[in-house]
Amino acid sequence: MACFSCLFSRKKTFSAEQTIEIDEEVSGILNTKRFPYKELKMATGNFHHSNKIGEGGFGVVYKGTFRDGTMGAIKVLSADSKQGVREFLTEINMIAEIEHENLVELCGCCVEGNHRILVYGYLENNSLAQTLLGGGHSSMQFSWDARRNICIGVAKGLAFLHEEVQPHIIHRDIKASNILLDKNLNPKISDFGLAKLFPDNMTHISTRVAGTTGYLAPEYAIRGQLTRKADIYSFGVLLLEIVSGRCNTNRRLPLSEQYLLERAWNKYESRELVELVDTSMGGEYDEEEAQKFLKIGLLCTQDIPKLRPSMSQVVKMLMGEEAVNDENISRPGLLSEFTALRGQKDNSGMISEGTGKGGNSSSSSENVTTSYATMTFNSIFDRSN
Ligand SMILES: Nc1ncnc2c1ncn2[C@@H]1O[C@H](COP(=O)(O)OP(=O)(O)OP(=O)(O)O)[C@@H](O)[C@H]1O
Repeated sequence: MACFSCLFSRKKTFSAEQTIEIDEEVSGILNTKRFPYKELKMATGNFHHSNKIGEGGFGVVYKGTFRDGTMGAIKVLSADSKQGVREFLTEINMIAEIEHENLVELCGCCVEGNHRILVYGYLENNSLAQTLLGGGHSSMQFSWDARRNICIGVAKGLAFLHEEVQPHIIHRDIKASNILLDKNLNPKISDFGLAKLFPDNMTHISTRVAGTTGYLAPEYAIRGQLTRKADIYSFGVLLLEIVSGRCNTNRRLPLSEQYLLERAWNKYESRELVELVDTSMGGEYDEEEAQKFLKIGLLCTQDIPKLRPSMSQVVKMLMGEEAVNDENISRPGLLSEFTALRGQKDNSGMISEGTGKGGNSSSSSENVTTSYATMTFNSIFDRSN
């Protein structure tokens, strides 16, 4: 993998001569469609605010309509992502090769001068965060069948990234706003592979991760251990959200109900899990299956990473092809419990935890580790005050 700290220092504007050079470089490397900047400008009405459909950690997203009538989601990457052309294209090539029905399709990109823009297939029904969890702002209704389909689809997409793509991809940011829905409510995971377009030590990413703490596996947030099991934890939280129809954290609820995972664990222990199922379905759901999905969510969020199932196992359990061992679910990892350790934070902003101090520890079975999540520590706990 390229040395990002070197690459990201290469921010500059390009002369006409350099642009021609870049053009040649681009056509030599790129295996996906290349959009001229002019075309994207036209498709979005000069990036008009009325076409803005969202803004995330990577930049602003516009809806674009091309001359042939097709639509695209046009993601203008923020200044932080302006790495060198060759490196950028290497990553884009990798993302472009990944195709799966439950992953958002990358249609192409634009690399001209300082512009770094990605063009994705447009998804009509927005994200799960805005629809299912939108707090009543959306009029969309999600039946049990639709929810089952969404859970299984997301699980298949993630299993594909984890187990079939070589080298394996850890998404790092599985959450409701990264699950987009097409016109038939089929789910597609977005933003996979994008974390690699940004350097690991950038505050941008820290802020972004800190903003989604409810999905963060404790070992990732506290010790920076990023393995596939961290994604599986996030998926577990998402699963609970889909079945219960509520966000993982809701501070408007009474204290005992604010944290979904904590509540799910308590309900599991008192054998009242069914109380968590979204009442907006009016009782029209398969009670046994809904409880099974909640239990799978709890299996995925167990505190000890190695106890969490793999994503392919999760797919099988959701589809009823593998039994769910629901008698042996252990306690979930709850980030809130680490606040007790707050006083033991060292100068690097990390928790001292015996010999596990430092952000670069790696797991023996999973070989991907990063340190940036450790830097979210301050933000996480400052926010939780
Ligand atoms: N392919 C797409 N089709 C339709 N809408 C999209 C598409 N991609 C993104 N959007 C919209 O743009 C919004 C912002 O997307 P983006 O992935 O940049 O940020 P996010 O997921 O909200 O936050 P973060 O970057 O922190 O993950 C999404 O919530 C969605 O509403």
